[in-house]
Amino acid sequence: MILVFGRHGQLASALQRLAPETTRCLDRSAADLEDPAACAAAIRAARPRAVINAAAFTGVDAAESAPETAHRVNAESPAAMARAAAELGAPFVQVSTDYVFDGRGDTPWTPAAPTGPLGVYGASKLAGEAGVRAAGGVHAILRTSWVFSAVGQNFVRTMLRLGATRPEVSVVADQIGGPTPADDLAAACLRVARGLCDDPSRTGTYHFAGAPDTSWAGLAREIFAQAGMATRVAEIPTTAYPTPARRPLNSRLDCRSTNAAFGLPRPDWRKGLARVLKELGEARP
Ligand SMILES: NC(=O)C1=CN([C@@H]2O[C@H](COP(=O)(O)OP(=O)(O)OC[C@H]3O[C@@H](n4cnc5c(N)ncnc54)[C@H](OP(=O)(O)O)[C@@H]3O)[C@@H](O)[C@H]2O)C=CC1
Ligand SMILES: Cc1cn([C@H]2C[C@H](O)[C@@H](COP(=O)(O)OP(=O)(O)O[C@H]3O[C@@H](C)C(=O)[C@@H](O)[C@H]3O)O2)c(=O)[nH]c1=O
Repeated sequence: MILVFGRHGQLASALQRLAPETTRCLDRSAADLEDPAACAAAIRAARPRAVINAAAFTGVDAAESAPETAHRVNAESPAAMARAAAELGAPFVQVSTDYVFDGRGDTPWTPAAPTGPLGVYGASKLAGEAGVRAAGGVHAILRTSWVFSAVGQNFVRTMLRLGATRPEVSVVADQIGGPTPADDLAAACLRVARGLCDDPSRTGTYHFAGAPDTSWAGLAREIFAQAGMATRVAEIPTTAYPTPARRPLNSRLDCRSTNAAFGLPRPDWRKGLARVLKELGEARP
């Protein structure tokens, strides 16, 4: 059995849907990531074959005014969980983010590239990565970006909501990255977890993001096109859309080592978007 932290989020829901018989998802009432000791105890009690941490404090702007909670959830608990998994010899998959990078330049970030988070969320996720590595067990840190699905909070659902009531939406065009369908990410997490069970020497840091890279404005345009909506997208610079947390301009992730190690090519996010719109009943007939 693969133990999954998270139950109702985008990734956890997709894992549950993809592998209902081999995964056991823990919701907040079963394991609260504000309580690192309780999370470690949940692993010791379950004695899983592998662990995937799909739970996190993902409110990028909210984290700016809740740094302690973000740190406990995104750093302390993953570290405690990774130590418990290491004691059992169970591989641990920690999902991380493009927001660990500072966004300079336009070269895709390799897993070994220097980090430099711009906000509390990114810093807390980076501390979580360090805690997982320090636990010393078999693990993968899988960084992804711009995750979307038919459930939960994400940019696709936000655009569909805004586009339904406005003729035009203003969207930043100078932040570039790879939108990632949650179902493709779930499949990747499972493959990585099983791959680590087969060959623990694959322990390390990896990137997995949808292709091709685009801007948030480019993603918005494709959402409206595929949904058959007439909503226009006005391209704006990041400076014209102030938010509590700064976000990286360059979120491009170099995913080649993930394909080499686990046979996981970058998925086409436009196909994932079509699946999500179909599920939401928004697809063009
Ligand atoms: N969303 C994105 O665009 C990206 C996400 N990631 C990373 O991917 C992973 C999955 O993200 P995603 O599925 O999108 O996230 P969601 O925001 O959809 O879900 C987050 C999950 O974490 C759970 N959670 C939050 N706080 C706690 C807590 N204190 N105790 C227990 N559970 C908690 C939530 O539970 P509940 O349902 O009860 O609220 C929810 O199931 C995370 O590690 C995230 O950092 C990386 C890059 C991009
Ligand atoms: C709603 C909206 C957002 N934007 C901008 C703001 C921001 O720069 C960008 C993305 O907006 P959001 O706040 O929806 O996305 P955000 O919460 O920043 O998404 C991030 O979530 C975390 C969890 C991650 O790990 C990242 O990979 C990334 O997916 O789009 C517009 O320009 N116009 C709009 O109408």
